[in-house]
Amino acid sequence: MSTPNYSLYLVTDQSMCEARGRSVTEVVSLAVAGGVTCIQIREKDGNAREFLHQVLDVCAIVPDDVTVIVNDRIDVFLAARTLGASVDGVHIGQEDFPASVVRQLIGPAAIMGVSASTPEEITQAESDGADYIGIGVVHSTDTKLDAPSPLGVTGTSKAAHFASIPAVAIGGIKANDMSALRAGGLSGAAVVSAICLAEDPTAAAQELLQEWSRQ
Ligand SMILES: Cc1ncc(COP(=O)(O)OP(=O)(O)O)c(N)n1
Ligand SMILES: Cc1nc(C(=O)O)sc1CCOP(=O)(O)O
Ligand SMILES: [Mg+2]
Repeated sequence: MSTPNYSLYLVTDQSMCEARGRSVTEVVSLAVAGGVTCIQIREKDGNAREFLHQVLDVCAIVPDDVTVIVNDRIDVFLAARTLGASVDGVHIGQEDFPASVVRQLIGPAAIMGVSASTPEEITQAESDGADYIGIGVVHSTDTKLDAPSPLGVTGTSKAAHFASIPAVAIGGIKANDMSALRAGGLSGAAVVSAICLAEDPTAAAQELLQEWSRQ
């Protein structure tokens, strides 16, 4: 596993991909061509076996220098690893299994991302062994029904400064937020609809990355 780069972090959504007539794997492939550096497979509806196959399919087409993370499902991560997939870690939130338990289940080398937006959550995530935190939402979003209140770019950057591990922003992020998030101390920006719903996921990823790199 190469050192993770969270700069442009795609979180997948099968129904959005299908709304554009594509599979998750097709969108991942197009987004990787546009420069996505990290991919989280997030599937709230399918069964465990479908989710496992989605993870295996994505791992099979993603280059080694792109990090692959499984949302929520520790069992799916462990099953994919057992089958030899090059899956790198998991992302869990405040209502998922406790991070300290997840760290023991996945071992010391796997990546563990934890959603944490308050100083208390960030301190706890770090002491539980998180490798990075996800902070959100930056802007309101229709993608996550139970999303918390928006922090804005300024609030997100403030929260990121509490962290001594990399912080990834999420929620309603578009290309015009990227440069301010980077300047605000974020290590990356995670997007769902900006790529999964894009007419051209490669061009969308390229634009997001270009804005991230803008001085
Ligand atoms: C990078 C990143 N940050 C935050 C989240 C949200 O995780 P969680 O709070 O567990 O919510 P669900 O995604 O499980 O609905 C994330 N997935 N990725
Ligand atoms: C999966 C997820 N988690 C969030 C959080 O704040 O924890 S917001 C979110 C969805 C982000 O989707 P979009 O880029 O389409 O707004
Ligand atoms: Mg979760």
